Amino acid sequence: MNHQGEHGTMLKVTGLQKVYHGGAADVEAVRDLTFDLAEGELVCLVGPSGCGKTTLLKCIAGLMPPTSGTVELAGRPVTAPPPDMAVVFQEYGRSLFAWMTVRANVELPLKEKKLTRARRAELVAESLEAVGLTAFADAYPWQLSGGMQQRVAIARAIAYEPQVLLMDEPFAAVDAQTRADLEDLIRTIWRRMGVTVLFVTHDIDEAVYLGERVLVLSSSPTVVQDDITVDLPAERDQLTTRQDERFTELRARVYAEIQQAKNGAGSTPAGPDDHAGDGAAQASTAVH
Ligand SMILES: Nc1ncnc2c1ncn2[C@@H]1O[C@H](COP(=O)(O)OP(=O)(O)OP(=O)(O)O)[C@@H](O)[C@H]1O
Repeated sequence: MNHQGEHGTMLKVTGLQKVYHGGAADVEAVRDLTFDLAEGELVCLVGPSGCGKTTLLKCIAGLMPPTSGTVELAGRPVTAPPPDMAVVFQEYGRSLFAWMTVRANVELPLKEKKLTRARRAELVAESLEAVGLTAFADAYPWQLSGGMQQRVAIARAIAYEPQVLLMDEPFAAVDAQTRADLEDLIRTIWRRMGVTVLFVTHDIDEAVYLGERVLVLSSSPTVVQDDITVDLPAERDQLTTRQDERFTELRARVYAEIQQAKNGAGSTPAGPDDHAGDGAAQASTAVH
């Protein structure tokens, strides 16, 4: 975390719009997104299905140019994949090379960096230790469970020592118990490394449990509908945090915002406390 933009801003998205051309009609996936992530923040992004979360992440990661607006990383405009950013995708099965050991998979991106072999080995060992996979360094991905494979993908991202870690629904394909373990792993790594994290999820509980802030996106064409500070203690655990009254309030508020977004109220951002305590949140907390 050597560089930072003005006022400690790590990631700055300004007026981002994305229109897809080429089909029968143009699709305005993202209309006007503006938000900042401070250095070292962990921010979750939720929104209705198809609201443009993946489109936004691709623009942030420099994989696709926005139609208008800008993305800045530590004060520098992003126009191509920045070397200081790592992305963890949902589909761990496709992101690891089956014919390479766990160690080789984690080491691969480090070969682009000018590091000594000894430093590379050190980073690989540290990150495998952080995700609890030291004993599996010489195994192949296909010998591991889905949750373990996703931990390899996380180890690969953190070994790279990124300034910003983007995660696109990384736990959507693992079982509930593994998911809870991986959520705790992300918070532990985040607190230990001080990395800036933008975590996309369709799961409202996960967003509130993990985040220091939750950004709620409207339906497409997308704007930021709400920006909610998660004022829960930094020490979180799956039992007590989820039973905390404040957790329930925040979850209800995010749920109500998403419902409003799905009902097409997206382009008129809601007031800050309009929906706290909405009992509808008890029904379901996944966004579909
Ligand atoms: N290459 C493309 N060409 C045309 N339209 C696209 C393209 N990619 C995405 N879209 C449209 O843009 C909108 C946003 O898609 P995107 O995949 O970014 O949403 P999402 O929030 O990630 O979806 P989900 O929650 O289902 O994963 C959708 O209406 C989608 O159909």
